[in-house]
Amino acid sequence: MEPLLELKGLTKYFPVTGGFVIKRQVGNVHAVDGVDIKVGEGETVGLVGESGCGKSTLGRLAARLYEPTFGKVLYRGQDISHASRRALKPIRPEIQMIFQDPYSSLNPRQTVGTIIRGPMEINGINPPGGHEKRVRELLETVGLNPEHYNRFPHEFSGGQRQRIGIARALALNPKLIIADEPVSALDVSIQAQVVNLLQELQRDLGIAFLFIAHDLAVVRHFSQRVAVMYLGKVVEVGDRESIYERPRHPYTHALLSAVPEATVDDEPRQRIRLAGDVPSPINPPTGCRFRTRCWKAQDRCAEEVPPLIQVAGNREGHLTACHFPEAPTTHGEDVVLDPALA
Ligand SMILES: Nc1ncnc2c1ncn2[C@@H]1O[C@H](COP(=O)(O)OP(=O)(O)OP(=O)(O)O)[C@@H](O)[C@H]1O
Repeated sequence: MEPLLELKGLTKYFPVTGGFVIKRQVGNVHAVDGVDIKVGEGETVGLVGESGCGKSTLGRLAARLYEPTFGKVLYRGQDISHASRRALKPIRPEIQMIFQDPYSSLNPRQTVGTIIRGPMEINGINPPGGHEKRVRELLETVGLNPEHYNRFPHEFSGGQRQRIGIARALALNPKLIIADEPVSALDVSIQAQVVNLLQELQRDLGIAFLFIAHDLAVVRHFSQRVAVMYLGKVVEVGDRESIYERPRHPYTHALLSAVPEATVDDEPRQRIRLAGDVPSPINPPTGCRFRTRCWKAQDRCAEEVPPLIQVAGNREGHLTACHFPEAPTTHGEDVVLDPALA
C-alpha cells in the first residue's frame, strides 16, 4: 500500500555566511542529509537522536514548513517538495504539528476556545452544530473540561497546555501529526499521560504520527517503527522490537545504554559513554559520520559512507548504516547469525 508520507533522499542545508561588510556564503549546515523515511496510514514512526542531529528540521520539512534543498516529500504519492502555497492549501489541514513548548505556541491573550477554533475559521470549516460545540467536544477528547472554554492558557498546567495544543491540531481532522518533542518540557509523571493520550488518538482516530524525541525511552511504547538519526542521517531504522532488542548500529547501542529499563537477554545494558562531542554539521566527518566517536571504527569508515541496508542477521525491514555492525543478540529464535559476525 502507498505510504501516507514518504521522504526520499531528503536534504536540507542552511547557508552559513561570513564577512563583516559584504556577507557571502562560506559553507552550509548539513542539517538533514539524504534521509529516507516512510510513514504508513495510522502508523507511528519514532524519530530519535541527540540534540542538533536534525530532527526538528526533518519534521518541518515533512510538514513542508521548510522547502528541501534536495530530495522529495511525497504525501499520498503526490510530490509536494516544491509545491506552492496555493497547491499546499488543501493538504495543510491534513498534516499538523505539535511542538515542545506548548506555552510559546499558544497566544496568552486568547481564550482556549478562540485558540482551538482558530484553525477551523481560517480554513473555512463549519462543523455541524457550530464552532463552539466542536471545540467543547475536542476539549473532552483531549481530557480537558469543556467548561474551560473561556479560560486563558496561563490558567492551565504544562500538561494541560500541551493538551490544548493537541486539541488545536485535531480541529482540522488531520491524517498525520508531526509531534516535535511534545513531552520533553513536561514533568516525567505527566509525560506518560500525554503519550497515552496520543496513543488513544492514534487508535481511535487512525491518525499517523511522526514522533520526534531525543531519547529512546519516550518513543518505546508508542512507536511501531523507530528511526535513529545522527548528524543529519538515519543510521538505523526498523520495527520497535528490532531496534530495542537487536540493535546493530553502535550509536543505537549507545543511546539504548542510557535507557535504564533496556535489557539484552534480560541483562541490563552497560552504560556506553561516547567519546568527545558531536562534530559540527558544517563540516561533518567523511565516510561514516559517527566514526569519530565510534569504538569500532576502522580506516574504511573514513573512506566509504555506509549505506542504510539490511545487514546480515537483520530481520526484514530492519536497516543499518554501518560497515562493522554489532553482532545481533541471540534474543530471538529467528535471528540468523552471520558466521562472519558471530
Ligand atoms: N534556520 C536555521 N539556520 C541555520 N542553521 C539551522 C537552522 N535550523 C537548524 N539549524 C542547525 O541545523 C542543525 C540541526 O538542527 P535541528 O534543530 O533540526 O536539530 P534537533 O535534532 O531538532 O535538535 P534539538 O533537539 O536541539 O532541537 C543544528 O546544527 C542547527 O544549529
